[in-house]
Amino acid sequence: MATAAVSSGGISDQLFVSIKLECPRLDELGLVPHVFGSHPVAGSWDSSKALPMEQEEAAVWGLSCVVPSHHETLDFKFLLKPKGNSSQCIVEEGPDRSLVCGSSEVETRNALFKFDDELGAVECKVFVETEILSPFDLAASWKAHQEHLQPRVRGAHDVSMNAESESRAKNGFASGLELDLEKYVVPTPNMGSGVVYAANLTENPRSLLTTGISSNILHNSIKGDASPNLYASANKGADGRHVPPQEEQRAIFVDRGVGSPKFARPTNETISMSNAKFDSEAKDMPAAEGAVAAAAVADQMYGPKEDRKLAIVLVGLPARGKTFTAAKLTRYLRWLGHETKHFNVGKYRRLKHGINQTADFFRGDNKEGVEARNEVAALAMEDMLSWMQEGGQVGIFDATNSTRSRRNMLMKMAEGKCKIIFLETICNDKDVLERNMRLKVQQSPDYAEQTDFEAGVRDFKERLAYYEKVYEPVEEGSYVKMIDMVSGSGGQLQINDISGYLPGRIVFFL
Ligand SMILES: Nc1ncnc2c1ncn2[C@@H]1O[C@H](COP(=O)(O)OP(=O)(O)O)[C@@H](O)[C@H]1O
Ligand SMILES: O=P(O)(O)OC[C@H]1O[C@@](CO)(OP(=O)(O)O)[C@@H](O)[C@@H]1O
Repeated sequence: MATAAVSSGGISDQLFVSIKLECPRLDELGLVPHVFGSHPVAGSWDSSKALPMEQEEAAVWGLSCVVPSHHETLDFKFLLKPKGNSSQCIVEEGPDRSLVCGSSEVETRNALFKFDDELGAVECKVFVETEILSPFDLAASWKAHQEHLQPRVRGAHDVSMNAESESRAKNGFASGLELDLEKYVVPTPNMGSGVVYAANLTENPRSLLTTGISSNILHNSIKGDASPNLYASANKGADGRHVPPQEEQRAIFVDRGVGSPKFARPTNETISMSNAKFDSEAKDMPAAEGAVAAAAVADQMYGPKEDRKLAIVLVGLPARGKTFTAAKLTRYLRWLGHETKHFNVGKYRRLKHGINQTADFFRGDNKEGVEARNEVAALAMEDMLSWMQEGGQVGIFDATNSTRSRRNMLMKMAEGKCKIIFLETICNDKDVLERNMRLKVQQSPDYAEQTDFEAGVRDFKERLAYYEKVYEPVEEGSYVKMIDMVSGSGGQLQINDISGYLPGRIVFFL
């Protein structure tokens, strides 16, 4: 168990806390671990506001957070919720865990969850890493990671800036907190290694999945539930410690390795709303909340409320880098602080229709195939819109969406619910395409059971040819076209009817 004094010095240091839970059974049981606790960011002991941990590996779940050095004692507990059902949960047994101010000591005893049926109990290993960081550690960490060095702050490594802006920021940070978001580099998703297929990391189709565990092992944990171990009382502190009101404290939550910050938004207006800079006069702002602090500014979306929900709808033939781009954009937007999710229609299709569809399934004149594909696309869109209604901000909708009629369907579904921007990826470079196609056959679950690699490539090329026959480039609505961006010949971006703060950032990023 690590212990360190949290000293502030001139610039307020922060405590980076990375919590991991390891248990192979959670995934089997369809359970997602969450953290909830006394801090408002952790839901003020309201289990419905618990923070979901992110699945990092099959059996490992993580959540990272950055708390200012002057944070008060933070008590917390783990709880389990079934996937897609946030109203039920099982809270871990035993006393609260505490993150005490002035110390980075955190309880690492195993987390024990008891069910009241034949499943008995589930025990998870708990790992906690803490590290005191300066405002720049977060930023420098990713840079080190990117250069294949050990990141200084493990788990906070997807924030980076180039050397020029780093030194600029170092000089100006203490007084001005001026970080140039344009200089941040977001890592590319882990693809190409053959280990991770980005589509597999996208949202699980909630409309197609059952929880996988019997409902009687789960409990309703809404306030007032009689079950003693399910709900830690609202104004808690088994030890009587004070639970701070919502406004009292700030913390920055960072989603595991991706570093996506979730902000407990400051209530005072220390952040300039009109540009991506912090008010250098702000006395109230903790001296620095890490490099991610600048992202708080980026979290401001202008315009009418309905415009605050944004759907980025990918368009493009297979093997044009849609999933890759979607994954990268997801990371970027999360890092900026926007609740972002990536919905991959291929994942829905595979779940509903299996992984062994041949090229024939994708023929434009295969009525059943087209209907089946439209059906799963509609399901994914519904899931995305429901998630937005629950508070999600930016949904990235990843499919070929290669015909106008499909896109019309999506636009209709989105009417009055969110704004749509089409993001079309076009690639005409034969060499790039050949490489991409082979990579797809290597990585896509669609070919996982195909033992003859070349036969897989032939099937994929056939699929592609069917798509080409019916493909209609985007000419409607708001769109961004990325043309030959990886061909080495420069590439270009075409933009139509894009306005607003966040769309602007997205275009910049692309
Ligand atoms: N803008 C792009 N144009 C062409 N290929 C790209 C682009 N971006 C990434 N790629 C490459 O395309 C490969 C296939 O990408 P993927 O995202 O699975 O395609 P899609 O989702 O369009 O079927 C990736 O391995 C990546 O290296
Ligand atoms: O229904 P459309 O829009 O074709 O898009 C979804 C399809 O895109 C595909 C096209 O090959 O992409 P993915 O690479 O994401 O798996 C299929 O898996 C998926 O069924």
